[in-house]
Amino acid sequence: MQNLPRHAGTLLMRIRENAPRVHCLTNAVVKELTADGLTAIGAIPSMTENADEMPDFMDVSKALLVNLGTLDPARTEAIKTAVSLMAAAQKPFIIDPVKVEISESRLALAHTLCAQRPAAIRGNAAEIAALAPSAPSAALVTTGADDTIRWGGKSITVHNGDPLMGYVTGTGCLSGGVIAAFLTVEEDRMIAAACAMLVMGVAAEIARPQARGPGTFRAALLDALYSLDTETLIQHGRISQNG
Ligand SMILES: Nc1ncnc2c1ncn2[C@@H]1O[C@H](COP(=O)(O)OP(=O)(O)O)[C@@H](O)[C@H]1O
Ligand SMILES: Cc1ncsc1CCOP(=O)(O)O
Ligand SMILES: [Mg+2]
Repeated sequence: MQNLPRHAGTLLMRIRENAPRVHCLTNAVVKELTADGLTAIGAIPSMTENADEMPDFMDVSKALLVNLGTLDPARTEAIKTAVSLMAAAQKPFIIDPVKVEISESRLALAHTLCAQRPAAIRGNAAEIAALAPSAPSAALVTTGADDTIRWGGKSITVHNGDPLMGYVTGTGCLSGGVIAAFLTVEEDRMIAAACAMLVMGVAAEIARPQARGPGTFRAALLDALYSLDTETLIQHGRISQNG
């Protein structure tokens, strides 16, 4: 795409206008940051993990985030129900396969979920490597110092971000939620994921000068997500593309 930062700004405005509901089945450590970050960009998060409530909540959700950290039997049940409902309704869901390279049961669940065709998978290099072969149609988002989105033989790398993100638990997990929100306003899953990562990375750079360390950075990141605009994305965005 010619002008990805400008497009990211347009999509961010669309999220603020539409206020899409994004359901998050995520790990216990990052629930608050994920809900706060989604709210800051203008989406409406819901977080219940009661499998019985999934039909009602999936009905009103435009996208679903599934994060496999701190997995327990109740959330596993909710995840299976929610993913089946979203797949049947042809609504997007994203998987964050936290530590699947360590846990055999998580890997098995992730493989089952991949068969239902997630729009995207977000993880670090080891997590993505473990799942890439079983999700051929998903946009693969590998985060780290740079974030690379791969899909259909093409790739986009977002160079924005700040090392302080690595000192706040859940910035990677939040990026999965932000991708889910962008999937509600952009049909091209690769562009949606790249714009979401650009928003996260530029927000981190705007937050950095306001922060004295991880604690104040966390608050400043939420402030930056809330106030980010197209001009700032154009000014700060650094991306490269292949294919
Ligand atoms: N050194 C860095 N420089 C810039 N951004 C970083 C750096 N390390 C991590 N990030 C960003 O922090 C977020 C968390 O990424 P990462 O640490 O890869 O996730 P996880 O917590 O799942 O392992 C990502 O959005 C990534 O872009
Ligand atoms: C996101 C995150 N970062 C450190 S622990 C944690 C939650 C993941 O939980 P688990 O250790 O069960 O994978
Ligand atoms: Mg980065």
